[in-house]
Amino acid sequence: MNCYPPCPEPERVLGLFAHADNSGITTLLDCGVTPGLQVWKDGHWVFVEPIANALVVNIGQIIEIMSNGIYKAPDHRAVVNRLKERMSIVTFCYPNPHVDIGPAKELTKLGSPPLYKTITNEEYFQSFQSEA
Ligand SMILES: O=C(O)CCC(=O)C(=O)O
Ligand SMILES: [Fe+2]
Repeated sequence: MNCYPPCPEPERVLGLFAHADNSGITTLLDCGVTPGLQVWKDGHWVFVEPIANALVVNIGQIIEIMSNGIYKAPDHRAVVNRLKERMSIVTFCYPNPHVDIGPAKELTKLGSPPLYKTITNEEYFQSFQSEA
């Protein structure tokens, strides 16, 4: 669960820095009507307006890799509101840790070159630790 308290100077603060999720798929439930989630689209940050009782389904980097780039993991961030608190509930879905992470064979055997190398689950998560 993420909680973004009100902030008197929202233009100077980010609730959550810009990133793409390292999951397969992420679902996000906005717990109210205050917008905060933004997605990078066509060179701009665009608000994802909360819709009552709806989940935002976000593609993560594992699906981007497994789909050989057909599905993109979008960059997104969360901004804070001057007056209102915002909460979101996020669920990250990952494949079985015994599964290697790479483009699906069904896609590359048809002649499309693999755009990503295949690595183990452990190597995948280690790559995020060494970035920090
Ligand atoms: O709370 C939000 O709107 C974004 C959360 C998010 O992107 C994350 O937890 O990865
Ligand atoms: Fe995220």
